[in-house]
Amino acid sequence: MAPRVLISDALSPAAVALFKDRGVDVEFQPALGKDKDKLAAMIGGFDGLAIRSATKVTSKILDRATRLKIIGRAGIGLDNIDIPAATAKGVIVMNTPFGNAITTAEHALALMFALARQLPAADASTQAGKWEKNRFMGVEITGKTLGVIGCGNIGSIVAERAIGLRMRVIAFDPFLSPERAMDLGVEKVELGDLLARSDFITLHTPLTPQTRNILSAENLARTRKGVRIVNCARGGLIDEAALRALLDSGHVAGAAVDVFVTEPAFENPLFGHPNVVCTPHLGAATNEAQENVALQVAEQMSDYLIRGAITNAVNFPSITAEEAPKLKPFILLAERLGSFAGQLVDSGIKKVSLVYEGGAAELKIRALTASAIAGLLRPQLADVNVVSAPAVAKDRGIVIEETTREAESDYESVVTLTVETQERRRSISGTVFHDGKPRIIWINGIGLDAMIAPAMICVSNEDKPGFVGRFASILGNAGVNIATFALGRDREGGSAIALVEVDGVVPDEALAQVKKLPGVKEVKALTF
Ligand SMILES: NC(=O)C1=CN([C@@H]2O[C@H](COP(=O)(O)OP(=O)(O)OC[C@H]3O[C@@H](n4cnc5c(N)ncnc54)[C@H](O)[C@@H]3O)[C@@H](O)[C@H]2O)C=CC1
Ligand SMILES: O=C(O)CCC(=O)C(=O)O
Repeated sequence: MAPRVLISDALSPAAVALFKDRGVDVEFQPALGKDKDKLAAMIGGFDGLAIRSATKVTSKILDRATRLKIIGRAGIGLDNIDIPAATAKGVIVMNTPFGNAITTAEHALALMFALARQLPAADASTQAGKWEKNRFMGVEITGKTLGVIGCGNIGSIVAERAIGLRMRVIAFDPFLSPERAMDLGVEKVELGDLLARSDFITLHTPLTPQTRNILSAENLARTRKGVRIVNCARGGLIDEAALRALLDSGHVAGAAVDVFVTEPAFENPLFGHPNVVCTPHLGAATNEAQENVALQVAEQMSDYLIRGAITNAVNFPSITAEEAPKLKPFILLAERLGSFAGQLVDSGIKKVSLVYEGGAAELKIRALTASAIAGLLRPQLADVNVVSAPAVAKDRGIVIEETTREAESDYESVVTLTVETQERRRSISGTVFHDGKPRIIWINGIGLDAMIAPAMICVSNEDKPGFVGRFASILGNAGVNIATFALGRDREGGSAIALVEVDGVVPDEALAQVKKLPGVKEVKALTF
């Protein structure tokens, strides 16, 4: 059955055509995001949800999203999605980080010009027949200092354009490297320096606990008199009441705002001030940007739903369409190793180590580790999947360690998973042969060669004569057919492992009898 995607915001219709072209069933309801009850009632029927900013993907919506696998944001900011809740539910969240960056940077610059020359007020006055030449005395931007807070995709486009306009650009961004600042031609400064020196300030950070109210009353008071401020990023970055007070006092000469603490903004403390220019979250609103982000999100979501490729996900590593088929058998191997170990452990897991050797070390190991952890936790937590597993493990205090190294054995690729509980440590290694099927090659250091089958029994015992015959007759008497039998031991008379593929379910009573056989240390029925 074709995957089904719901578009609940006003995406460009280009997305609908692309989804259809890729073989995805699509339902286009551009106003649905504003009706959370209707969205909650519908979401259960879809594998994918494509949105802009009007749809709020809350944990309540996610609770109803029983088959949802992916949320695609046609745009950049993800603050309308409860990402931890989506991750906990195993839903991939992706955005389109570049599609609207130029357009948004252009809007920030347009707002800067609008402030410098009071364009909206001058337009209104002129069209009202007033011809107020003396009222609208502006400022030149050439030679002025522009302070960029957040110099990522959009901030750096603004910076480059502003340098082209002969402005001096200074930037505050803790993650901006000195080399990148040099390449851009901006001076990297601390926030206090930026506030004190800027004639214009423009904000381009996401809204995070660190950036919320970055222009607080206190920080606004540190700006130079006559500063003009542009916010085309997110409303919560500025204390709106404090900004209004400084506009009223004349300390701030102007503010241009595209984004507000509460949106849609039908009222706001900034409204009505003569030196304030507002737009209704139009930063990304050009035909070009909307076409870009709609096509990009539809492409990314279809790629995932049809081919398993992951791009621009914020809660899972990227996997290209070329990597996906190579990764697939190793994802299965990692999941099976995790599941194998998860069915053996019977107390709290403290630590999980994954060692990737040879060819496996060249793959996307974060994706493999996530699969292994999902397999490991699933015997205890049925709902866990590759997206949610690392977060679930972290919540439970499980330490996860990953190591990559060159091949140390005859196998081209080996994945080894070691699980530590309070009581003991178990390790299991596997590989993938050319047939693409996962195999187990070592258990606790004991070599064997076993395919992973739907029903198996794993026995660890002392290597003593007579075990195999007695074991086989218990299964025979219980009516259980043995399909394959793999044996391994560390040394003659030492520790041995039997990994047996059986047809059908092994009765508990038969397992109990095996456990009582002389020299048997542990016996477990496993299902995959
Ligand atoms: N008005 C609109 O329609 C649009 C608004 N946006 C907003 O613009 C924001 C920025 O977008 P991009 O440039 O693409 O994101 P980005 O992730 O490329 O850049 C954000 C920058 O902020 C920096 N940053 C993070 N924490 C910081 C802090 N505490 N102090 C200073 N800098 C910090 C980061 O290091 C990064 O360089 C988005 O998060 C979104 O909220 C994006 C598109 C359209
Ligand atoms: O979709 C929109 O119009 C808003 C864009 C935006 O804010 C973003 O991409 O972060």
